[in-house]
Amino acid sequence: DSPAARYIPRSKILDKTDDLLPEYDFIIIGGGTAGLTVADRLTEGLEYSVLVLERGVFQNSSSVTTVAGGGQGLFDPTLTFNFNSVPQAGLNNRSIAVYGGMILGGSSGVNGMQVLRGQKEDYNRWGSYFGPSSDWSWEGLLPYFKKAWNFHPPSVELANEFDMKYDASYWGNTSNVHASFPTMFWPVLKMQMAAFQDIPGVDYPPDSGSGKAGAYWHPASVDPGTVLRSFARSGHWDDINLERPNYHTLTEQRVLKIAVQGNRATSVIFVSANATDQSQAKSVKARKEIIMAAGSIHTPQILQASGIGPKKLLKEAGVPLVVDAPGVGSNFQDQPFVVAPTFNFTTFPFHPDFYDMILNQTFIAEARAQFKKDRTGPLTVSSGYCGSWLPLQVIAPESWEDIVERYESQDPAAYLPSNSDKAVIAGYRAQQKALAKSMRSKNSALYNLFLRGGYEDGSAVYLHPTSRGTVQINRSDPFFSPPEVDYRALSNPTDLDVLLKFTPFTRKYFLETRLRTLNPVELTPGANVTAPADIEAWLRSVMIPSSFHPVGTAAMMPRHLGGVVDEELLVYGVQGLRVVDASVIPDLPGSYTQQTVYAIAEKAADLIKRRA
Ligand SMILES: Cc1cc2nc3c(=O)[nH]c(=O)nc-3n(C[C@H](O)[C@H](O)[C@H](O)COP(=O)(O)OP(=O)(O)OC[C@H]3O[C@@H](n4cnc5c(N)ncnc54)[C@H](O)[C@@H]3O)c2cc1C
Repeated sequence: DSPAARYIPRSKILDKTDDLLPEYDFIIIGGGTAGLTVADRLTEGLEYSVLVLERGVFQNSSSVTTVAGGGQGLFDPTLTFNFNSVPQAGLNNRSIAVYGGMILGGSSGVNGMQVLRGQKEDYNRWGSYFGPSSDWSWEGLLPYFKKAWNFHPPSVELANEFDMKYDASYWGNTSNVHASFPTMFWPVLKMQMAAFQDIPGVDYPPDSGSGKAGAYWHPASVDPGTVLRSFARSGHWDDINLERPNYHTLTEQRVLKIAVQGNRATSVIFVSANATDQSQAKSVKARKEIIMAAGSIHTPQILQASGIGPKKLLKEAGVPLVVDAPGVGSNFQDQPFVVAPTFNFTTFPFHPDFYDMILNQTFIAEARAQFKKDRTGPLTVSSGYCGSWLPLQVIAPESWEDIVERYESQDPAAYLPSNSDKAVIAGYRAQQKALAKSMRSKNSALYNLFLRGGYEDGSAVYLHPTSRGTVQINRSDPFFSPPEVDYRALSNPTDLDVLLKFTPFTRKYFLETRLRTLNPVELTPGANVTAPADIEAWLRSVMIPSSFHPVGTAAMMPRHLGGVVDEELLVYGVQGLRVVDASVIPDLPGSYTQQTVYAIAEKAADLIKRRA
């Protein structure tokens, strides 16, 4: 029943909007991590016609593909969006850069390439919001983690040299998105990883994908054959598109809104990416479904601009109401970083190290020559491969119970925005209960120290913040202005309770383990900063409330809990509209987000096909 599949011209990217068909079975808004994964799976059988509309460009430059150092596209404004958050009251009124990928491939094309999975409890917690029979669980997602990634173990020599544990049974080997290891590591990492043994309660799980907290090595999203970034475009779009006449991609187009007729999402309205008004707006129809995959910052913007969002906000912005969906743009979370001290090892016999790749011109020249010769050596190393992901019990052995009790006894409305809808408050109450349980667990990581392998080190990330922010359309310009992003950083006092423990714990790791033989000297905030009030003042002046892992703005939760999508990721109150991207994640996993987003997209593709 899809005649389009027979006569779509064989083209990779449509050059002009005139080449569009009037209708497609599925239209995917955003050709990013999730969007391209779903598009690949929906087009592989050739029975459905699919259009991907992407705001960014198609680009295959070295800033996208280069592995060395990880994430070189980070500084390339042609590949990313970048605007300021609203000033953060909890952070001395600093505005924070809101930042993400805006190219074909989305954030997977600019990210730091670290491939990490959350703990079992994270995924079970998501299902718990729907009840015990939900298949959103560790067991339910494991097949999709396997489907999403093609795992290449480290070489035997590297694994032996660095005492790396891994277990390939947690991984798959069919995906075109690759997870692999470099051909060398910085030598100091062996001692840094072993030093966690000197801290009571730190486990070394069998694999980074085993769903357990602890200290471990993990792969990066790199194709070991080419030693280039492996991402949604290379894995789910390059090459395949030529063979699939049912698959159209249109880049450099900004989607403004979705048109809803009756209660069915029928078409997508878009303009050229450089347009500043709607005079040239075009429309394309979806026969079966529209799939939102514009990421956690822009999916809520497009939904709200389409009239699907909080009633009061839409009224203030002059957008006609289609569905009162108070959860759209609420429940916004990201993982704060710059939250613990950094150190300099003043005795450092381990060369080469991470900083040789930045400071030592002779070493850099040799590394380049080696890479040119056989694609091995330091240039195969991306941003990070190891560290610890630790529970509150390990971070705060004396006080974790008090912290959790204080959190649990909070009035759930007390630290949400003052005008929060009762469903959003009820949803937070459910999260508060579930998160408190995870905070008590030895297998749920709140603290992450990722190791770079240099004479200076100490990059901590707070994995489960309890504060909740908002993403809202600009009331005077819903379509063309960036949305108003408010992290509401440190608005919930539990975050400070937890973060105040990060500093003493990080000091313990550097100063009271075998690492002390390297004579570490604290760089920031400085050894004299010890009183909680001083640590707090330091955190407020330096903390960044984002590690570029935004989630939660179109949460998968029951509707009475402020959810925006159901367990099939279908938007409540509208037919034919789904969200498949990081915005559906109800609360953050105890890891970074890309691996989870790919798994969600793989699962979503099956859910969509089952209904189509
Ligand atoms: C700099 C950076 C570093 C990161 N490092 C890591 C890491 O090392 N490890 C890890 O696990 N995770 C990392 N992440 C996070 C991870 O990459 C993301 O969680 C994940 O890629 C998000 O996928 P997504 O599909 O939700 O959104 P995206 O992949 O961002 O896709 C959204 C797409 O929608 C497009 N779009 C937006 N608005 C519109 C519109 N109006 N019309 C049309 N298209 C639109 C965007 O251009 C984009 O291509 C990082 C992210 C960034 C930005």
